[in-house]
Amino acid sequence: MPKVLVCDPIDQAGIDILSQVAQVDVKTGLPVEELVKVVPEYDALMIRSGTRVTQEIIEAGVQLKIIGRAGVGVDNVDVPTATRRGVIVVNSPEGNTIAAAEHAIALMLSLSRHIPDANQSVKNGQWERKKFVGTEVYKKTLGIVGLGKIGSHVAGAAKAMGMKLIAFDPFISAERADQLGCRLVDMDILMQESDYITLHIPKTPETANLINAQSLAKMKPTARIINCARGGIIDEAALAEAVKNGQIAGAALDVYANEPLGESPLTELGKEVILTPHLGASTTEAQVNVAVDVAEQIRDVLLGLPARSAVNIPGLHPDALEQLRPYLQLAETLGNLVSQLVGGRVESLNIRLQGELANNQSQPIVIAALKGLLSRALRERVNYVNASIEAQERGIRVIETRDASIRDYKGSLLLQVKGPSEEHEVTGTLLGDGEIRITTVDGFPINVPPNQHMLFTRHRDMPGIIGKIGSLLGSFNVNIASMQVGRQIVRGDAVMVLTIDDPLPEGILEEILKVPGIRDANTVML
Ligand SMILES: NC(=O)C1=CN([C@@H]2O[C@H](COP(=O)(O)OP(=O)(O)OC[C@H]3O[C@@H](n4cnc5c(N)ncnc54)[C@H](O)[C@@H]3O)[C@@H](O)[C@H]2O)C=CC1
Ligand SMILES: O=C(O)C(=O)COP(=O)(O)O
Repeated sequence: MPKVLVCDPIDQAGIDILSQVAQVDVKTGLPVEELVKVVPEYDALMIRSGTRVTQEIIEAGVQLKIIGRAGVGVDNVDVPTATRRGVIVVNSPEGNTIAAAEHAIALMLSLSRHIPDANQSVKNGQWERKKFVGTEVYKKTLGIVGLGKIGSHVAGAAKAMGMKLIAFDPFISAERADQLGCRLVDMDILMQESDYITLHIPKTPETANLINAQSLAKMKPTARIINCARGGIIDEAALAEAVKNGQIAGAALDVYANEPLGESPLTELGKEVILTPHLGASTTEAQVNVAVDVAEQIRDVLLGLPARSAVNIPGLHPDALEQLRPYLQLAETLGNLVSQLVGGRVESLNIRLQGELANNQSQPIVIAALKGLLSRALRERVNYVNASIEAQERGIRVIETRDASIRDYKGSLLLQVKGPSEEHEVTGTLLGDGEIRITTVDGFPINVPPNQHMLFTRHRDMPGIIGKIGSLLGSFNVNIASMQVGRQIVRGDAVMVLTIDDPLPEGILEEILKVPGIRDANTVML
C-alpha cells in the first residue's frame, strides 16, 4: 500500500480520501532534518504553507510521486527540482479563493474602522468612541494588484460597497478588467491614486519586494495597504518605517517574509497596523475544499490516473481532462508501441491529430505520446511531468500536425517515429466504449486491440507464410490469441499482427526472420 505523509494540519475529509488508497501518517511541524530522514519511505506529501519542501527533501524522496499543496501558493515547494525528478506538484487553485478574498475585505474594513483596537479597548473596560472614529470605503479608490481569482472576487465585493476600482495586472486584458468594473493602470498610478491597495499576486522573483521604500513614498498619506498574498512582496522594514513616519495611514498584513513572524518592527506599531497569522485560507469551508481537492488528486495519481491541477504539467480544465483521458491512454500506448518497432534511439516524433481529435488541445496528447515513447528506456522514471524535458534533453524533435478532414474514424492519432536506421508509423483510435484499436501499422490497415505480448511482422503477401509462422510458434509452445494480416495490394507487402498469451521465448525471433518472405519481425510488450 502506498504511503502518504501529511506535514501540515489538513481537514479530516482529505485524510479520509487518502486513506481509501494509502497508509496516511500525519506528522506536522517536522524539522527539515527529520523530514529528510523519513521522506524516503513516502509516495506522496501533503502540505500547506507551513512546510518548505526543499531540493534536499525532494531528492531524498526516492519514492515520491506527488506533492499536494492544500491551497494555492506553491512558492514553498522547489517546483523545478520536483519537475526534473518527475514528481507531480498539485494545488487547489480555487478551493480558498473566497476565503482569501473575504479576509482581504475584512482587513480593509478593520483598518478603516479600527475594529481590533476598538474591541480590545471595550474588553479592557473602556468606552473610547472618539478615539476610534473611522473613514468610509464608499467612493474611495481601491487599487488591486493582481486581478486573478482572488483579486476578481475582491473587485466584486468592493464594487458592491461603492468603491472605485483600479488594477495593475500585466497579464489581464482590458476587456476582462472592464467586465470587473476596473480601470487597468500602471503600478505608479496605482500607488499614487489608491486610498486602499490590496495585493493578490503570487510571490515570484519579479514580485519580491515589489512594494519597497520607493513605491511606498508614492502613496497618499491617507492611504493604506493590505497584503493577503505572500510575505516578501512588501519590504516589511520599509513598510514599518512608512507607517511610523506618517508617510502612509496604515497597513494590514496576513503574510510575512518569515513565518511565524516573531520579532518585527511591525508588532511595535499601534492601531494603524493590523496583523493576522496567515489566516486567509482558514475558513471551515476553504479547508474542506482544499483538503478534498488535493487529496482526490493524490489518490488519483497513486492509482495511476492524471491529476487535474498539476502546476508542473500543462494545465487542463478537469472537464477537458476527463474528455481527453482515453486519448491520453491511446497516445501513450501508440508511443510505447512505435518505440519498440523502431528499436533503439528515437530522433523525431511526428504526431498528427486526426478527425475530431484535431479540434482538441494537443499539448497533453503530445506529452502522453512522449511518455509512451520514452517508457522503454526510462521505465517509471518518465511521467507526464518530465516527459517533455526528457525528450528535449535526448534531442527528440517533435512535430505536431492536425488534419480534421481525415474521417476514417471519428478521431484518430498517427505517430511517425524516426530512429537512426528505422522509421515506423502507427495509427490508433478509440471505439465507442473507449477501447483502444491499433488501426494502421506502417500504412497497412489492421484493427487490433493492444495486448501485453504482441508480434509484428512485415512480409511478402504469398501463400504459406501465415501457416509457417503459426507452426513455428506452436513448436515453441506459444499460444496465439489472435492474428491479423493487413495489406494494400494483393501479393505485395503485408503486415501480420499476432497477440500471444506469453512472452516470446528466446531465439524464436531469429527463426521467424529465417522464414522465406519475412522481411522484419518485432516483439512488442504493452
Ligand atoms: N493569505 C492566504 O492564506 C492566501 C494567499 N494566497 C495568495 O494569493 C495569491 C493569488 O491567488 P489567486 O488569485 O488564486 O491566483 P491567480 O493566479 O488566480 O491570480 C494571480 C494574478 O496575479 C497576476 N500577476 C502575476 N504576476 C504579476 C505581477 N508581477 N504584477 C501584477 N500582477 C501579476 C496574474 O496575472 C494573475 O492574474 C496566491 O499566489 C497566493 O500566494 C492564496 C490563498 C490564500
Ligand atoms: O493557499 C495559499 O496560498 C495560502 O497561503 C494558504 O496557506 P495555508 O494553507 O493556510 O497555510
